[in-house]
Amino acid sequence: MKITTPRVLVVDDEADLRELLVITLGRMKLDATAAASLDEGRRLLDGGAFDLCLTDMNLGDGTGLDLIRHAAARAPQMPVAVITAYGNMEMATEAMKLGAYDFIAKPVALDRLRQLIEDGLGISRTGANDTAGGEEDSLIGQGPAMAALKQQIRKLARSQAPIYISGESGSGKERVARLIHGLGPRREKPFVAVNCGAIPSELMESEFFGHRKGSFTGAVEDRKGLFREADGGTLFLDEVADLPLHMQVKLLRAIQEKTVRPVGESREVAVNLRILCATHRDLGAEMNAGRFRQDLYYRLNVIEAHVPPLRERTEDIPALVEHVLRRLGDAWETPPPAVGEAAMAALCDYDFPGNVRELENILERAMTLCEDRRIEPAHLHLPAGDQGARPEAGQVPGRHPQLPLEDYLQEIEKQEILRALDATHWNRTAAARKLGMTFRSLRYRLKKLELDQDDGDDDSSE
Ligand SMILES: Nc1ncnc2c1ncn2[C@@H]1O[C@H](COP(=O)(O)OP(=O)(O)OP(=O)(O)O)[C@@H](O)[C@H]1O
Repeated sequence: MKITTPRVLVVDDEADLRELLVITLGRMKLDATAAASLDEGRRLLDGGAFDLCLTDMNLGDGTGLDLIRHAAARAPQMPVAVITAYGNMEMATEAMKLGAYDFIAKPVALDRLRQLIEDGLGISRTGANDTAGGEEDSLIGQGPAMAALKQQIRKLARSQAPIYISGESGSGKERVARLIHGLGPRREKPFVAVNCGAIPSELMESEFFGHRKGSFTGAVEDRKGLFREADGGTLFLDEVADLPLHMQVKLLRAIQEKTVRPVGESREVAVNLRILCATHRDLGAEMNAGRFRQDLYYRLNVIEAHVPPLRERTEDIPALVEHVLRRLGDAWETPPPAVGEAAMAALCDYDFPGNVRELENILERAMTLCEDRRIEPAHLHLPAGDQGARPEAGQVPGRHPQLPLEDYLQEIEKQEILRALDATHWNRTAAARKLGMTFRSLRYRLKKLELDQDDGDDDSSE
């Protein structure tokens, strides 16, 4: 088999830097071609197929941004990285918005440069088999909103830029993050998701950056921490707005320096990962209110991908219903039930404040309640009367005549508890407060309803 040497185009009007880049590429056994101006860079791009392009931002007769635009039109599959003046985040951000996969700041550190080149060639290689094995099917929805989102995801997957995924609770933000990872060059490496709201503040540093055995009471063995677990891959920071301010500073530092220092350790450890983040809150508003650091906001929010709420893409509901029922059928080892026309119409009319997660809950319950493997409107327990309206607090859906009162009451209890847990991101203390009950009482009910997730040592004697 003939292995061709990857071709890299270097565009820089500074002779010294150009030479450094060419030498580095040569040492990496790559075939480097250099251009000293935007015009020459454009001409070379038009004339030959390159696997990668590194361009300076200042090119004398234009900017690196002009070259990225040109490359996007002529060689859309070719990854481009930019070299920026130190501290010029604005330019770097602009370049990534236009499609550059990453940037490096001057003075150019050789380790970082090599990493940048390797990442770019990785993108080039994975780009060659663009159909990426059915991964995209994991995001159900063919309507215009989802089609546009999927197209954006395909582009974003190639880049290394941090992405802020916005959208309501349960709309599919984590699924989108997984797809961005799964379609990108890091897909063979770990995808690590963390719910920032679920980690106690005092444990956060060690959870993120790891610790050394004995560095604090309770540190009985070394711990790698999430950053190092995700090394080479993607770290997904869910509910990033819940990070306390002191942790935001440390996170910013880790992202900027691409290093972490485990608790109790004196040396820094290099990490190479892509950061994706999400929150159901308005991150801009959190920043304006002083709860989210501005510098971290701009660092994470280079590009935004918005997941629309389910009520704005009702055309996707039938496909989602089919997908969820098939999945439940597989899990329960029974054929999935059919959905009657009226039930489907009721679902398409409902506004789903809890989005796809709520649809899953509704269908799971309906599948338990339905008879002869057919789901009818009564099994859905949607708010009676105005199907399009959001259920008012305290409004109870009617009991299906065949459902025993005990089961009905238990179902209401379960839904109310799940709603409170969803709203508080499974913070049980906050959920108990919301429900007007003690923590112990909530714990007891969770156990009774088999909703407890991790309470091995639970004391249910209430
Ligand atoms: N387009 C979709 N296709 C298939 N399943 C989906 C889709 N969107 C969401 N889901 C499913 O809905 C549930 C909620 O999705 P996910 O956890 O990604 O939402 P989220 O926006 O991250 O929620 P939260 O804000 O609460 O963290 C998951 O079980 C997920 O698999």
